[in-house]
Amino acid sequence: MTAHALAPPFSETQWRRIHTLLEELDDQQALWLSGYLAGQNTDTARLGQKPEDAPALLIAYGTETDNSRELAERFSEQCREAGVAAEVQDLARVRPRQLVKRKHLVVITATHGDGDPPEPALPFFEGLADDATAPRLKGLHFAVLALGDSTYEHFCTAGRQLDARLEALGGQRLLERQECDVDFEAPAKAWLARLIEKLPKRESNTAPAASTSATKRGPVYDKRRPLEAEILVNQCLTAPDRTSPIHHLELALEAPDFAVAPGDAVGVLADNPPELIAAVLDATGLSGEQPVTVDGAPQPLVQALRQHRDLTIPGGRFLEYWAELTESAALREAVAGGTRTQRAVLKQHQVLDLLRDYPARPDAEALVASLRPLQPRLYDLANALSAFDDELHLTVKRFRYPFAGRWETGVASAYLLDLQAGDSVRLYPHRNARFHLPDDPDTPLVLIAEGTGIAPYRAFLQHLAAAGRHTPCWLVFAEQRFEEDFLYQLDFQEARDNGLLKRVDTVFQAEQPGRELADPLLEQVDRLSEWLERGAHLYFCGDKDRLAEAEARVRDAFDRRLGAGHWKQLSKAKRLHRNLY
Ligand SMILES: Cc1cc2nc3c(=O)[nH]c(=O)nc-3n(C[C@H](O)[C@H](O)[C@H](O)COP(=O)(O)O)c2cc1C
Repeated sequence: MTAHALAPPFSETQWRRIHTLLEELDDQQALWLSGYLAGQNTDTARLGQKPEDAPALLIAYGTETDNSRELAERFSEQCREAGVAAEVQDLARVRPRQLVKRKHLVVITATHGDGDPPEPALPFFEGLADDATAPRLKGLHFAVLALGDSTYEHFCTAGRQLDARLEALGGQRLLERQECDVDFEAPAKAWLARLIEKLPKRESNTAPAASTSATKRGPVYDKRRPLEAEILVNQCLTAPDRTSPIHHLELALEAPDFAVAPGDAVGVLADNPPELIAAVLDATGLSGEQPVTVDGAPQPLVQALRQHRDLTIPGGRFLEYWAELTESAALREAVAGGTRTQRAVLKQHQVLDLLRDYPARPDAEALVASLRPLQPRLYDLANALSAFDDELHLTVKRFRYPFAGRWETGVASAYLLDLQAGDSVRLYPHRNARFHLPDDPDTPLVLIAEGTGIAPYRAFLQHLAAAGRHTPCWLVFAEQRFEEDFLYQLDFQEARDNGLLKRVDTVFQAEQPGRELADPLLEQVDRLSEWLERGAHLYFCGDKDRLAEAEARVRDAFDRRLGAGHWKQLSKAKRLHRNLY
């Protein structure tokens, strides 16, 4: 296969590497790669496009779990049909200064963390917030669609902040901001339909330009069109009597167009547990056979409860519905009191608690309409398709959380852990663009993980070994006990034997009380500095709080040694990669 003769927008080294790779690929691999790039990267369609050709409307999205991206892409398609020239971009790739050239901007952004912007979009938000660098946006007409979840205290904060900031910088609002809860489809659709009327159409005698969103074709699999994959293996990796055991799952992959790279994840569409569905039917006196409709699709109530509705977190709409139906003074008071009092009730009650504490006989359709949609859950892939192209491997820990004085189990982890060989699971690929391997195969990697955070590193090492790379890697891993909890120990031993893993440092906290994940790195600051001087990239994966703490300790030690601001420089140079949950 040869590359065609467009003037390439790459450095000579990059272009040479691309050539080398293309020559290595067989037809199937080349086809896969072209589909992958087309499906994933909106910027690829604009290769060779000069800035002055940029269409008037920029539809920019900030996302972690793809809802905003999907809305942005569907909106771009609508714009094309309506004769509005539009381009879609991930905010992760937009620099605030680029907005100066734009006349029209539509931002669709989620809020994540604890009221934070989506992690990939953070540099954009920070750049815009900084008075020293933010551009004046006098000529810009903008509108913001904010996605969020009203059970979080900081509802839609990222969208709100962005909306206010664009105005403060001189932009003019095309339409009032729309805030959407987890059932965002209908309000988003209505708002976008109003917005499109306010956007400039092309002259009627000019030919409708093709949409510049390269994702027009759309990914082959997504949360609306998941792949059904069969479970081949479901094996406990830790002591089975641990409160939160960790399993290794292998799934059959019979879809060559399932586009995932090392560092990517899959979104799993889990079913609610049968006993919870039975308890909901029992408490409401409804029959699972009763017909209902979900997003226009008719189905029996039991299917809607199993696959489509969140039976754990009630949400404001359900609370309102239940207060009306039961005529309960306490619930009505909570609803009337606004978000704060509602949140106080939701902190103490899951759906089943409300059904039992305030019994009533609901209408099946109304019940389904009031419950929140069941959200997919992301799991990092633990294998590289370049090493095993017909399997997907997942590392799943039983998730338990305290709730109103008792312990609850996470729906998706319980579902996955209970699956048997021969069962099937619905899933779709999820790209973690900021958690991929660096382009240069010689770049050293420091891989820091706690628990299941080790999964993507297994994928990295498999990929590097399959590609015959000699990338120096250093693994730092924390778990409970050496004998039982050294996840994938044999794989990492193999990577040690084949020379990829230069160092392995472990912390087994049940056996080394007080020792933390960051300690091996702090004890080897010289070595770490040396790796960083050689251009190492650092990866952090696992529990958000523990990894954030580990990073803070390493950052402080590093800045103390080299001077304040060095860690920030690493981040700016995109040498810090975080995958926290
Ligand atoms: C880990 C996590 C944290 C979240 N934090 C917030 C939050 O603080 N405020 C909020 O309004 N929504 C929050 N959300 C909800 C998301 O904004 C919402 O699910 C949105 O539809 C996701 O859009 P995306 O798929 O484009 O990322 C959070 C979701 C997740 C998974």
